[in-house]
Amino acid sequence: MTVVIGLTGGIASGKSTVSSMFQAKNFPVIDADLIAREVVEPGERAYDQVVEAFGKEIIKDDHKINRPKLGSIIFTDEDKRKQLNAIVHPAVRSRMLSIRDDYIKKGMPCVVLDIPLLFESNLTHLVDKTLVVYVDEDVQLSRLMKRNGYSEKEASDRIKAQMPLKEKANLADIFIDNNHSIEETKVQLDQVLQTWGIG
Ligand SMILES: CC(C)(COP(=O)(O)OP(=O)(O)OC[C@H]1O[C@@H](n2cnc3c(N)ncnc32)[C@H](O)[C@@H]1O)[C@@H](O)C(=O)NCCC(=O)NCCS
Ligand SMILES: Nc1ncnc2c1ncn2[C@@H]1O[C@H](COP(=O)(O)OP(=O)(O)OP(=O)(O)O)[C@@H](O)[C@H]1O
Repeated sequence: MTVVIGLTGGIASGKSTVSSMFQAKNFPVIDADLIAREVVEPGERAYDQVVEAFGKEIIKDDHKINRPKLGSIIFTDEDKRKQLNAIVHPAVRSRMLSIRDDYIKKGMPCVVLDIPLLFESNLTHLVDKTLVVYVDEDVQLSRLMKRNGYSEKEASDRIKAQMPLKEKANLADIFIDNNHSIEETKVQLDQVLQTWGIG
């Protein structure tokens, strides 16, 4: 029986850091952000729909989507963000489910769906357990600014586009406190997997 874990958190809260710990244990991780990049590559149906909705100004000379430009549009305008989500999310969901089901057919003990918007998009029915990677907002803001080189406003706009992390931690089956060292986070993950009887 495969246990499907929904891994989520906030932007820069440490999901990729924790998902690499799952991969180090040979548990496959299906990354929604990565798939969201794939489905808007030139030639994909969602690419055509995004270009139709947002116009040629969001396309680079190589015909790929200008991600920072589209980000600057949708992270400051909720209606435009909803318009983009309505195009991209169904394509992401269907590709994630097909990959998930392949792993289940192979009898994997555990598969992880890394979905930043797990709660915002009401996707908890796709998983058996939910795990949130939690950090305090000031830690989240500083790590995001440091990692991406965003201004405080750019980082804050992106954090505000998601459900507050405290709310997600309350909704989750379990949360990991990632405010401290990566080693401490790893110890917590080992404890979570032991609690769930996995690995
Ligand atoms: C607007 C886009 C092109 C900006 O690309 P860029 O490379 O600059 O940012 P990236 O994709 O790495 O996202 C940055 C962070 O914002 C989060 N995020 C992305 N889209 C959204 C959204 N619609 N709502 C809330 N958070 C989002 C991501 O989870 C990530 O934590 C891109 O974020 C996008 O296509 N978003 C729509 C698809 C989506 O919702 N993806 C999130 C999970 S499925
Ligand atoms: N415990 C930690 N201590 C210090 N830095 C950390 C810790 N965990 C993560 N980081 C750093 O914080 C940044 C965000 O972490 P990570 O990329 O794992 O978050 P994420 O949730 O996957 O982000 P996104 O949603 O944007 O993909 C990275 O630069 C990462 O190296």
